[in-house]
Amino acid sequence: MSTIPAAPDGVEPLVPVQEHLEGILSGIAPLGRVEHVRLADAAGRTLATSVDALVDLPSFDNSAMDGYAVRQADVAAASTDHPVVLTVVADLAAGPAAEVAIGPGEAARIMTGAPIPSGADAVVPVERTDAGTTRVAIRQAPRPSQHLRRRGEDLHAGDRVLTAGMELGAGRIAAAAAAGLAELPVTAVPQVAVVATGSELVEPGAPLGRGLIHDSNSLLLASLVAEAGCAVSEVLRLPDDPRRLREWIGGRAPCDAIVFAGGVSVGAHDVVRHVLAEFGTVAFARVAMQPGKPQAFGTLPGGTPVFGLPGNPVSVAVSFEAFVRPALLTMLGRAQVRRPSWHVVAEVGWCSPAGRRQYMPIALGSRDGRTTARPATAGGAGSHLAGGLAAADGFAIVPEHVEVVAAGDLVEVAILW
Ligand SMILES: Nc1nc2c(c(=O)[nH]1)N[C@H]1C(S)=C(S)[C@@H](COP(=O)(O)OP(=O)(O)OC[C@H]3O[C@@H](n4cnc5c(N)ncnc54)[C@H](O)[C@@H]3O)O[C@H]1N2
Ligand code: MOO
Repeated sequence: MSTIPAAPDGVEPLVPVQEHLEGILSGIAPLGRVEHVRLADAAGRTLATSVDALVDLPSFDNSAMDGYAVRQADVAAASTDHPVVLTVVADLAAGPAAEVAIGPGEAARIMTGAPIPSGADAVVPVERTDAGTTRVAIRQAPRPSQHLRRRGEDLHAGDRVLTAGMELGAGRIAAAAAAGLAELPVTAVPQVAVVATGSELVEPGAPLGRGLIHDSNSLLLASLVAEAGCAVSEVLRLPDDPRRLREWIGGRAPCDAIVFAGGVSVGAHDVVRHVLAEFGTVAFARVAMQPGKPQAFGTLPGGTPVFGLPGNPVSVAVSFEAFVRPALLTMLGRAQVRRPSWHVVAEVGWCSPAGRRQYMPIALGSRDGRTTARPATAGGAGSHLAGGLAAADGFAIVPEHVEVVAAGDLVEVAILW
């Protein structure tokens, strides 16, 4: 991470978001441990090494329709007015099946997924027949190979099914099962400790005395860590007391990363800043973004990466998205650490600070068949508006050089929730 030189007036210059992220990622390595899990336990995990199909898919020629397997040449002249009548010599359902063959003038009744009998080269759907069981009238001439699903047309044994670094979702796990795999090599799950700091914090649901607030950041961060495919090793609330913070750091349980929320700004009681600074291995930056300007990142003795995020709840959500999530996905070994974004139409206009990348919580909508975005709260980008997160589907990301988003402009949005 680049160290931030003091500006002449004593205030450090702003670091571009990308530079701050690159500094973090240069200090983060994949955990590298590999586990093997059964497919049923693979959801949400990250594939450690690429895997190939063990069988052809489909593994045998089979029917795509309920109907009759026929020899196409036998019924090439069939029509509604001049049906061709064939003898039904077999009744084939999907499932274990003996070898069956049909000869000239013969058909087999066949269900979807059943193996095609040898000699057959097309399937006529039952709707195009009289549905006979001993003899069948075929009322439509099939195209050659009509409704046949050929062995290996989806995948051949040895073809790559999944590539290293993929997040394993429903479709990928299903593809692995279809390709003959029973388990997958996955990366170890990073264990992440979450620490919310602030003497004003009380348990959600606890009575509020003057000056006290319900701690929402712990839950926000714990949920975000889990959504990023990591495990929460510990969730803690600490008061603005340097001694308590030092004690926790000194005696903490082992983990792969620590995320602090609060106490990183310039206030007299911003203890995270003061205590982390004592190690000399944590850098403090003012990042060119709104919200999320004050940021801390570095390592604790032993090498554990530590993030200090600004305490305002929207700042926590934005900072996690911009910096912590990419770092955790790197630890997980993900090939893709950047969330996909889309451009949608701004439903209303709003302002953005000059020279800072704005992350505006937005609610999606639709107008004239197009997806739209508008600020999720009346207070706009206010970083303290935790209640507004409930209305947010994600963030609009407004570039540093843009100061006004006008209604009708296309804005980049990342959908998070
Ligand atoms: N003189 C300056 N003051 C501030 C600056 C600055 O540049 N100069 N930056 C402002 C910005 S921007 C931010 S963001 C905050 C960040 O401050 P901290 O990281 O030290 O955060 P706190 O002061 O601890 O808390 C900020 C705010 O968030 C509330 N909070 C904290 N923790 C939680 C929690 N777990 N759940 C819900 N809400 C929480 C806290 O009560 C404060 O209202 O500094 C500005 N000040
Ligand atoms: O930078 Mo603070 O995170 O604007 O609210």
